Amino acid sequence: MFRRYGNIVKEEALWNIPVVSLKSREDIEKVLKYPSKYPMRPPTEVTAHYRASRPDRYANLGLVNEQGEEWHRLRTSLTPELTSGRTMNKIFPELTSIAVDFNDLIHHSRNLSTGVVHNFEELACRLGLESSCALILGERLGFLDDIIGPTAQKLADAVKEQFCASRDTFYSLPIWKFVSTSSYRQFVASEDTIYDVISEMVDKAEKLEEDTYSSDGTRGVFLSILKAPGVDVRDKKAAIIDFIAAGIKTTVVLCHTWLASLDDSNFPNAKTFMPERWIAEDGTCSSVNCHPFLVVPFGVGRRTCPGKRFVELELQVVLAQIIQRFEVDFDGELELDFEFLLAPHAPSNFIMRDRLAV
Ligand code: HEM
Repeated sequence: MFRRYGNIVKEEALWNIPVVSLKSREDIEKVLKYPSKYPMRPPTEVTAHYRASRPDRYANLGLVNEQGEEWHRLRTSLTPELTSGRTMNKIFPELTSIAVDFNDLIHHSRNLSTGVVHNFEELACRLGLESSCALILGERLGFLDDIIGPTAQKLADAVKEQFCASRDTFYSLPIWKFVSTSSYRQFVASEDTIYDVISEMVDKAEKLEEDTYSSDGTRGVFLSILKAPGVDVRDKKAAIIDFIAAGIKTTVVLCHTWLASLDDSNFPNAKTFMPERWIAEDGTCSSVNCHPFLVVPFGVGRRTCPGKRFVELELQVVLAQIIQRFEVDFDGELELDFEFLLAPHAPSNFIMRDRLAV
């Protein structure tokens, strides 16, 4: 498309909605730097459609899908504790123990003679759920146990199904807005399952005395959501659902940062695997050669991912422990697919050999 039409391409999508695609670094930077009080990120249509039909459960579309002043109100009332340094300090010991359990799970899941762990993303997804629930609910739900408990299994299946149903409805004609298709029914069933689990937890917590929870400090994010002043209980439940599901799973302007990052004019030898490009001469992490508006896995600006700080901490803790314990290799070629999100072509098989003590 860019080869044929140049660096800025305008298409008309369904219902004549204009979609502008950008590929040049300068254009992407201009869009991402544009100041906006209420940045707009188009909602996931299926979530917006279903939630609007259930005012008994949802007072609005929720933090991820709302726009304008309503988004701003939810963002300022429900995310400060989640993004604070104090929360990162409190969650650190729990994260360390989650990383130990994740490594044990890798150890048990691999083929004893070859060290191959088939379908590594399934384990990674369980890690994401365990850590997000520990952060948001202040509870370990057991996603990393050899035998997963019924509530955790229900939640894990529902989050996976919700992601697939959101992707399938996104890529199909939106007839599900008029007739209930199988993807739409699958979406509704998974959203309802997640809602029921979270709703029960919130209702139970609201009946308990405050200090029952506040002593150990790990429930800080959960309590801050429960106690958020002037926020409807429906908003609190929806925020918890979004935090848990968002951690695992957009006139529209698409910034093709992936394509721009594969362009030699932005990164020398862009298609070559060169982790050292991110390391400065003094051995520290370097941002000198990194264009800050091309490498944006968590977005930028006011609407940036509120889980960023937590995920960056989690990656350090978990990766450090994996590298201490295993020699990591990959079985085959790592291929990426654009499946709603950029994801490894599943199943990806990692080879995890015990690191020999020196
Ligand atoms: C590897 C992990 C993650 C990645 C790569 C990621 C990436 C992103 C991106 C790109 C956005 C859109 C930002 C924008 O529009 O500028 C976003 C939004 C969001 N993320 Fe994450 N995220 C991750 C994990 C998490 C976790 C663990 C949580 C919850 C604890 C979370 C909660 C959210 C929420 C609630 C939003 C919507 C924010 C808003 O619209 O105000 N994410 N994320």
